[in-house]
Amino acid sequence: MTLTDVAVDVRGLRKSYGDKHAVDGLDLRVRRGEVFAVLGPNGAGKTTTVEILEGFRDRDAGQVSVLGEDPATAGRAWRSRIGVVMQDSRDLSEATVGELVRHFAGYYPAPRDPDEVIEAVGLRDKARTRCRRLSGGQRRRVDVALGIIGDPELLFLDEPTTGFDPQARRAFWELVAGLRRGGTTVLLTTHYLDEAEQLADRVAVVRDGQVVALGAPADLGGRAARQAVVRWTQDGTTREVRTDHPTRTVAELAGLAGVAAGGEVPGLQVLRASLEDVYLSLIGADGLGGADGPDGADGLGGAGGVGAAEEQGR
Ligand SMILES: Nc1ncnc2c1ncn2[C@@H]1O[C@H](COP(=O)(O)OP(=O)(O)OP(=O)(O)O)[C@@H](O)[C@H]1O
Repeated sequence: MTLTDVAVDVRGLRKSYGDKHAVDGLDLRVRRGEVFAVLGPNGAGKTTTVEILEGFRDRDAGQVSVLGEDPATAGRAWRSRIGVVMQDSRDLSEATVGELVRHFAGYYPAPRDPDEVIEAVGLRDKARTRCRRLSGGQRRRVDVALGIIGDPELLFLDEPTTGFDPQARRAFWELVAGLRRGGTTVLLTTHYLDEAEQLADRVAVVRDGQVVALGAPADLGGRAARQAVVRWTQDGTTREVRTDHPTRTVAELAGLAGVAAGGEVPGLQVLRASLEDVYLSLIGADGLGGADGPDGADGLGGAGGVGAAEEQGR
């Protein structure tokens, strides 16, 4: 990765509040054009990190570069190149959606078309509604509209879909996918694993102010390489095999069941660790001792409730 490919570069970031080490030596690199998700439990240090990157909080130590500048000292020109959707909604006063979005457009040198932005966040029907009369989820969409009105190169989204109904979340995911296709870099924090899985090119899991895992959602914590569990029913009991070669196992079972002759393997399932299994083991919330354990991201414990699957019935 050359320097021009890097949108955000963070080395050894530290921030304490009193004796609480909220960010404790965090390293992060976001490539230009990618959607990068930061996942972590409450209090892991996500918002503190993101607000330092946005230039809204001071840091105690570490190097930070955002679009080639240090947010602690960067000026207005830099700020117009980033978009920010903070965790807490802004105070939206008496203005209508349309007035507010047009007003914010005036702060940027090359804003997007306000009507297009209102349409993109799904608020066309509400353009003439006063913001204070909107629902929580609709206000959040106004936040997103204000985050993208300046046509940013880099967009920060701190838990953007909290309070959205499922339909609004889907629409928002489409919006982010569209921004990505247009070349916008997106750094988002989320508690929703499906959101990270759906949107992110790469995911960083943060725990106690440090990155404990980094990778594409499908590979996180070695997920792609993990063993699968093949489960089926035989003689009225559930059988399970943990294997690197589930296809071979299924083929063998199929042979036994005489699939060629139209037989079926009763209750056949192939289970793999979900992103949630991996995530919970990484943050130590799976009861297995977490990332510090010898078998850190063991994970399959949660795959459909298989538990400690052992080779049986063979
Ligand atoms: N202004 C502050 N003063 C004192 N402590 C703070 C302040 N902001 C955050 N903290 C503490 O720092 C730690 C990290 O908080 P932060 O908000 O960065 O976490 P987070 O990962 O964003 O959590 P959440 O998912 O709940 O938003 C927490 O223990 C929090 O209580």
